Amino acid sequence: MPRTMFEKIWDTHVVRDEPGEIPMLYIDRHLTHEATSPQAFAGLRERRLPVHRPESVVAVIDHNVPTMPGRRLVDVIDSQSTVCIETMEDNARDFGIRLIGMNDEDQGIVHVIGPELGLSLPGMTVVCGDSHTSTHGALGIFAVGIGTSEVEHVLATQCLLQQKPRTMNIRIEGTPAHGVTAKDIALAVIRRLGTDAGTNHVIEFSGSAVRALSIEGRMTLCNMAIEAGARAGMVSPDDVTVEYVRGRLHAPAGELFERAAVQWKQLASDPGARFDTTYEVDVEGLVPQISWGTNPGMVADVTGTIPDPADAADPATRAALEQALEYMGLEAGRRVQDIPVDTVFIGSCTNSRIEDLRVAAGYVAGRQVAPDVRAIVVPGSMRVRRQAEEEGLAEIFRQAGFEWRESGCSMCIAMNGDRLKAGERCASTSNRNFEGRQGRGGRTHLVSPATAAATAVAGHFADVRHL
Ligand SMILES: CC(C)[C@H](C(=O)O)[C@@H](O)C(=O)O
Ligand code: SF4
Repeated sequence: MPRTMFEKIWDTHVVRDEPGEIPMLYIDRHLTHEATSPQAFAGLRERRLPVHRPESVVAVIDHNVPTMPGRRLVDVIDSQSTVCIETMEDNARDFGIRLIGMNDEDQGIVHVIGPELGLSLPGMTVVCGDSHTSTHGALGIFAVGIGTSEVEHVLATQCLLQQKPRTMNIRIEGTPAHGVTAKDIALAVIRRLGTDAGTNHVIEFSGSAVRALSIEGRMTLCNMAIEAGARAGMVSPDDVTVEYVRGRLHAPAGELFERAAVQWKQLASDPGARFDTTYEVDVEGLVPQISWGTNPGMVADVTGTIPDPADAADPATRAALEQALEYMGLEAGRRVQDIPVDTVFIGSCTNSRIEDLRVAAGYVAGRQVAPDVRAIVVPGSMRVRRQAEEEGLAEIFRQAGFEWRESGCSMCIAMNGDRLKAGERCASTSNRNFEGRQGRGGRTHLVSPATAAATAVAGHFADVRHL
């Protein structure tokens, strides 16, 4: 019987599936970071349990790190963050786990460095105590975010209790307009299907528009699957996947790689495989997308206007739209391109890979950030940072007036002191725009790196196609 990619990976990892019980899944790779692991390790200590397979676990420090160049532990913003960082260091040492620390040359956001270092490989099950673990699914991985008690369970047993998710195929067809990227596609999909469309599902993104994306673009899409409510996002492996993985630090090499590559491609969903739910999204001619509200489904065309709550289908939606407009300090009918911004943030596990920085730098080159706009670039990893420096991208950003930072989650979540002030408006390449996400009272607009760059230069939302 034809199977989906998800079913193939599930079938090779399920270790126990008895009627009336929650299935138990073997976990190949466990990534962990300082924000969600302290209680898990404390639990192991309390029960005097070792980590079952330490070599499968990699710890990284990303959420609380300062991003100022030359950062040191004394630069960490608050004592709570310092405790998180030091606790991660202690736990890694005490439990025999590899740590990629704050000043490690491979440091970066966990979802950027997993694929980048070949720690996450096609066909694996990957977990991390972090919702955007879905990002790794772009390589054909069942990658799922877990809670802290599950982190403890996986550390102790290498297994995860997981209700089998339903499968969803989102077929994306068509060719978007020039300058329109995976981020715009992701926003368009959530705008169209809603923020809970994926509930209890693992989404496979397929179709010609997905095939045309680089792995970086596919990661952006899978990253945002969580914002569509899904448990995970995936893309079937193909030649693009194989070439992305080839030569990565922890990927297999030589003959072993060639043999693995054959198997990875066989993971692709079989023709005729049945999904529980199927959607088709047409992105032919799609224009750049911008979130205007307080969830990632409240999205408008860059060429459009802010929607009018009066047009809402029901009173509840109307109230939600009104509240979002109020928080965002916007009025219905206002032209998107007339809205000025205070801050531009290029970073986060959604859009801080080398391809993102190349695209953004392409729009910035030879131009200047508008007066009164604070613009920062926070590369997703120190490897991305070094590569961007070698390619001259860092210099382009600096000359244009961007701050060029070290790697971390930074203003995506504002846990490290990089944050908006109340009332500030930000064009951000991150994935979440709920109230206060980038700092209390801050106003977040989710955009692509291209739109962020064009907006930094214009000082208001700008259409990359007319820069
Ligand atoms: C801190 C962590 C629990 C959180 C997540 O799970 O996603 C963070 O990474 C986020 O993006 O909100
Ligand atoms: S960059 Fe943002 S979304 Fe990604 S893991 Fe960090 S805080 Fe979460």
